[in-house]
Amino acid sequence: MSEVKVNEDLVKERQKCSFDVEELIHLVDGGKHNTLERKKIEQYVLSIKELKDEVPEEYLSHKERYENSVRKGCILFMVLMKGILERKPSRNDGISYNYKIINGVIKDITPFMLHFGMFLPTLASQASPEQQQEWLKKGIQMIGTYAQTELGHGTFLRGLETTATYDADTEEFVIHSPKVTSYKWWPGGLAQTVNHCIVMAQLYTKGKNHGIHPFLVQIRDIETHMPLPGIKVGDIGPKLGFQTANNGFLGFDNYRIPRMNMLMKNSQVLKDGTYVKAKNDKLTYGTMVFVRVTIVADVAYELARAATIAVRYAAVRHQSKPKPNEPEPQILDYVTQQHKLFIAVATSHAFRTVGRWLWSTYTKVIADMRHGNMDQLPELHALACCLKAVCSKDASTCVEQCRFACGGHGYMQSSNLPIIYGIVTATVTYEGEHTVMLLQTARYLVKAYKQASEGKSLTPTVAYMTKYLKSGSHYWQNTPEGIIGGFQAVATGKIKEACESLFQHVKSGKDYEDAWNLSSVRLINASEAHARAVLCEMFWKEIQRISTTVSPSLAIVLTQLAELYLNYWALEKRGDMLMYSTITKEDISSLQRRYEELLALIRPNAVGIVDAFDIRDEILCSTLGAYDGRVYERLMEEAMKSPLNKEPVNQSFHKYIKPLLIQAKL
Ligand SMILES: CCCCCCCC/C=C\CCCCCCCCC/C=C/C(=O)SCCNC(=O)CCNC(=O)[C@H](O)C(C)(C)COP(=O)(O)OP(=O)(O)OC[C@H]1O[C@@H](n2cnc3c(N)ncnc32)[C@H](O)[C@@H]1OP(=O)(O)O
Ligand SMILES: Cc1cc2nc3c(=O)[nH]c(=O)nc-3n(C[C@H](O)[C@H](O)[C@H](O)COP(=O)(O)OP(=O)(O)OC[C@H]3O[C@@H](n4cnc5c(N)ncnc54)[C@H](O)[C@@H]3O)c2cc1C
Repeated sequence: MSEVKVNEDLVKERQKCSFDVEELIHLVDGGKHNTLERKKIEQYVLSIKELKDEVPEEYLSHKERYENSVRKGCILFMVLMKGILERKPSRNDGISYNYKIINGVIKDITPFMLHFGMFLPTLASQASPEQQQEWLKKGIQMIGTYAQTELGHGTFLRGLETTATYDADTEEFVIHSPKVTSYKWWPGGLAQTVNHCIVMAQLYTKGKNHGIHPFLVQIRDIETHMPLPGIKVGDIGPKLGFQTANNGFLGFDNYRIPRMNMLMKNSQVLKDGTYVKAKNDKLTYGTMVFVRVTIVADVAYELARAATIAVRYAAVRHQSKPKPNEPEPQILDYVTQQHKLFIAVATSHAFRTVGRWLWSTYTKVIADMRHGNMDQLPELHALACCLKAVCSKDASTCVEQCRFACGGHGYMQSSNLPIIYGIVTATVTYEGEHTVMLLQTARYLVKAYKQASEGKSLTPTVAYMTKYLKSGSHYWQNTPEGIIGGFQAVATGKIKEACESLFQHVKSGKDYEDAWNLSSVRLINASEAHARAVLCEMFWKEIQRISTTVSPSLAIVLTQLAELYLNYWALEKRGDMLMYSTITKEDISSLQRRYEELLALIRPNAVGIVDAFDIRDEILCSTLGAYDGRVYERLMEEAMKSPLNKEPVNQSFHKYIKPLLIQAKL
C-alpha cells in the first residue's frame, strides 16, 4: 500500500514541537498502561469491517439511521460480551476510553447509551443485593433505559405524575399514566430499543403517597419485542442532535408489576404494604449525581475532539495576504484564531483534570455512604451541580467557537463539528437543566454563608469564604495564585450580595420562595463564580503537582496551558475582579500582555498538543481534522458520496423545473 502523504504544514508543525507527544498522551490517558489498553481496544474494534459505513450516516433517513446504529451497536455489544476487550465498559477516572470507542462506531449517540450509562448503574446502586443477584441472572436479556422525565415535568421531580400504587392482595404495583402530561418523554433507547426501564413513579401504598421511587418495568416481550399489553411506547421524533439515541415516550394503562420490582436497597414496601423509609430520601436521586460527575470528564473529551479538528485545520488552512509579497499565512498564525482555539484546548485539559478530581471525590463519598455516613452528600451534590452546569455550558461554547474558527467548512456535517456540538449542547439540558443546577448549588452556598457569618467552620470546597468575608476584599497579584484568590473573592462577594438580597426581601415581608426568585439572578451568578473558583484552583494545583512528575519540557507546556486558562478567565471576568479585588487598570493591561505572550508561547506546540489527545481519525470522523491534513481531498471525497451526485440530472428537473420553465416561456 502506498503511504499517504501528510500535509506539509502539519509535518513542519510536528517537527517544531518542543515536548514529547507520547509523554503527554500517557498523561491524558491516566498512565501508559491505559494508553496501551485503549490502543488495543481501538485497533480491535476499528478493524471490524462490518462497523464501517458504506453510506455516511447523515444521508440515511431517520429510520435507516436508527437501524444502522442498532446494527453497529449490537456488533459492539457482541464484542464486549465475548470479553475480547477483557473488561466491561467502565468509568474509572470518570472517563473511560473503553466506552469512548463508541465514537468510532457511531457518529452520533448509540441507542444503548442509557443502558450502560444509567440503567445498569441504577440497578447497581439502588437494587437490593437479592434483586441484583436475580436480575444479573437475566443479564443481557434485559436492555434498559432510565425513564424519569415526563412531558409535563423534567426538572421538578416531586411533580412527576406516573403512579405506582401497591395492591397488597396481589402483591403487585399498578403503574399508571393518568394524563398526557404523565407520559415519559426523552429516555434514550426507550422508543424501539429497550425491553426494560427503570421507571420513576410516585409510590402509593395504603392510600398514602411516599414520593418518587424507582421500579424495574418490562415494557416489551423478550422474544417478539412487541410492546406488552398496557404499554404505549414510541419515538419522539427528530431533535437538534441525538438523532440515533432513539429517545422515546412511554405511557402505562394500569400496568401491573411484581412487588419485588421496586428497587429496594434504600426504601422498601413490605408484602402487607408497609412502607420502610430510606435513611436519606435523596438516595433515589443517586444516579443523577453519578452522571453529573461523569459529564465533566465527558465534555472534556468531546472538546478534545473539536479542538483537534479545529487546530489541525487551522494549521493547514491559508487565508488572506496581510503582506503583499509573502504567501498567505496559515490561519493559525492569526492571533485572533489562537485566541479562539487555545482556550478550547486548555479547557479540555482543565475539565479532564478537574473531572478526575471530582470522580475521586465522588468515589470517596460513596464509599463513606456505604458505611452509613451521609455527611458529605450535600457538599458533593452542590459541587456536582455547579461543575456540571458550568462545564457543559463552557464546553458547548468552546465547541461552537471551534466551528466558527473553521469558517464555512466547519458548517459541513463532514467536519463533524455540528454533530459534536449536538452532543455537547445536550449536556447543558439533560441530567439537570443549567440554571436549575446552579440554583441547587446556590442553596448550599446560602447555608454556607450563614454558617460563616456565625463564625462556624465550613466544608473544604467553600472554606475560602471565611477568609474573604473577613478581609472584605482581595489584595490583587498578577500570579496564578493571585488570580485564584481573585476568583474566590469574587465568589465570596457574589454569594454575600445574593444572600443579602435574599434576606432583605424576606425582611421586607416576602415569602422565602418569592425572595429566592427575586434574588435568583444573583444566586446563579454566585454559583457560577463558585464553580469558576473551584475549577481554577483545582486545575492549577493539579498541574503544579503533575509538573513535578513529568519531564521539564512537558511541565512547561502544561503550566502554559493552565496559566492561559486562568488569565483568559481573569480577563473575561475583569469587571468582577474590579469589583471584588484591588486589581487596577495596569494589572489588567499586564494580564492582557501575559495572555498574548502565552498565545505566542503555545503556538509552536499547538498541533503537538492536540496530537497528544491521540484521537484516531475514525473517532474524529472529520474531513478537517484527520492526522494527515488532507482537508480538501477529503471534503471532495465526502461530497462525492452525496446521493445527489450519483446522476448527472436529477428527476426533479423533468418533474418540476422543466414544466416551470415551459410555463415561464408561455
Ligand atoms: C452497544 C455497546 C456500546 C458500548 C459502549 C457503551 C456506550 C455507552 C456507555 C456509557 C455511556 C455513559 C454516558 C452516560 C450519559 C448518560 C446520558 C444521560 C442522558 C440524559 C439523562 C437524563 O436527563 S435523566 C433525567 C435527569 N433529570 C434531572 O436531572 C432532573 C433535575 N431535577 C432534580 O434533580 C431535582 O428535582 C431538583 C434537584 C431540581 C430538586 O429536587 P426536589 O426534590 O424538589 O428537591 P428540593 O426540595 O429542591 O431539595 C431538597 C434537598 O435535597 C437536595 N438534593 C436535591 N437533589 C439531590 C441529590 N441528587 N443528591 C443530594 N441532595 C439533593 C437539595 O439540594 C435540597 O437540599 P436542602 O437545600 O434542603 O438541604
Ligand atoms: C438529549 C436529551 C436526552 C435526555 N435523556 C433523558 C433520559 O434518558 N431520561 C430522562 O428521564 N430524561 C432525559 N432527558 C430529559 C432531561 O433530563 C430534561 O429535559 C431536563 O432535566 C430539563 O427538564 P425540563 O425539560 O423539564 O425543562 P424545564 O424545567 O421545563 O426547563 C425550562 C426552563 O425553565 C427553567 N426553570 C425550570 N424550573 C426552574 C426553577 N425552579 N427555577 C428557575 N428556572 C427554572 C429552566 O431553567 C429552563 O430555562 C433528556 C433530555 C435531552 C435534551
